[in-house]
Amino acid sequence: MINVGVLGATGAVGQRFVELLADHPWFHLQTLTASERSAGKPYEKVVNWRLETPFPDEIGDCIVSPTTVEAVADLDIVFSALPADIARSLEAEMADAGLIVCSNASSHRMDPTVPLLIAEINPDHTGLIDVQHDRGRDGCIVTNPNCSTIMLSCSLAPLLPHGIRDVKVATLQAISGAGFDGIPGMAICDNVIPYIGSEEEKMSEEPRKILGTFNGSEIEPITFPISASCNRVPVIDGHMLSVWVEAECGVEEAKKAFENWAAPFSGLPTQPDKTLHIFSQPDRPQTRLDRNLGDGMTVSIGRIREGIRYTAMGHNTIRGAAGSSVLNAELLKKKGYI
Ligand SMILES: NC(=O)C1=CN([C@@H]2O[C@H](COP(=O)(O)OP(=O)(O)OC[C@H]3O[C@@H](n4cnc5c(N)ncnc54)[C@H](OP(=O)(O)O)[C@@H]3O)[C@@H](O)[C@H]2O)C=CC1
Ligand SMILES: N[C@@H](CC(=O)OP(=O)(O)O)C(=O)O
Repeated sequence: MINVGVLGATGAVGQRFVELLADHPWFHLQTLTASERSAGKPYEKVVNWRLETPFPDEIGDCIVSPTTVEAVADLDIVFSALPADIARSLEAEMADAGLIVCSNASSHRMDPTVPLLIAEINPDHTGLIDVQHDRGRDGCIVTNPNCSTIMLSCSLAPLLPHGIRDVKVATLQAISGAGFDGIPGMAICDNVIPYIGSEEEKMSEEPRKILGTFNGSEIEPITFPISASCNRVPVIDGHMLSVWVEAECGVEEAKKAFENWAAPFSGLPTQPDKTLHIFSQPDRPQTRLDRNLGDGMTVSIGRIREGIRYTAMGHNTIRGAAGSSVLNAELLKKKGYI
């Protein structure tokens, strides 16, 4: 077994990590960390478990550690669900100390030596880990993209060979995306908030790297423009996107491209049978009905029509965060980095 820990284990993403790792076939969940407020106490006493799956009792009496390099020094992998400002220096120190850091925080995403990885979309970008090693780092940092960016990039991948010229996207994002203390009920009930700080910038920039080409030493980014408009809506989980793509193909060719696309590998424990599920019904995907497809790891696509226009939707704390990060770690194991 590979010994792993979760940094920020009490939060919205941290709890998803605990859920996914409590009974993982390859990874043994050994250490949970959080802030000084929680450190030194049993996990079950400090976590406000908000997931629908039952609390994993076997981890309940694990004493929460402070989030320090020393607390995780004996692990192989740490999964980070830390706030970005805390993650920046801590994740770098942990990677320098020899750990594999699979992070959800935005701090290192655009570092040219750090893979911005979606396992099924750009698995060859793991080659950047060798670049980190060549520069003297014993471990490595591998980051997840922003949650809305993951849904967008998965949906654009099948259209890439068809000459994408321009992308516009409008999002309807769940409350859980802002973390447990992110948005008060009084602000979001019966409301839509047409602003999510820095989200539109991340959606424009991150796909350039994800969908770019690894040339052996760096990523050559894609060049088409992506314009995003992001909204917070009163659903608990699931980010929906309306996407407009200008490409060199017509709508029928686009439909075939979506339907025929398949992940470049199969069989990893957290990998869904289908990375993309294509709906033909005119009123799908729907957030509540479809966010748990593939145990929350499938990105649903529907309403593919002239324009080219389509709807994409996925679970923001599973495919958009913890689940993708665990799958990334499984890919690293498959590729021999662990
Ligand atoms: N929610 C989502 O859908 C997504 C989130 N992300 C990213 O994942 C990260 C976590 O987000 P989320 O789970 O939503 O956030 P939450 O606010 O729900 O959780 C934050 C976690 O970090 C811990 N923490 C807070 N301050 C410190 C500190 N000073 N030192 C150590 N630990 C600390 C908290 O511990 P304590 O309980 O003790 O305060 C808690 O465990 C963020 O970087 C976010 O941007 C990425 C993609 C999607
Ligand atoms: N901002 C996203 C979630 C998130 O935390 O993204 P990032 O890790 O890029 O800051 C949302 O609110 O839905």
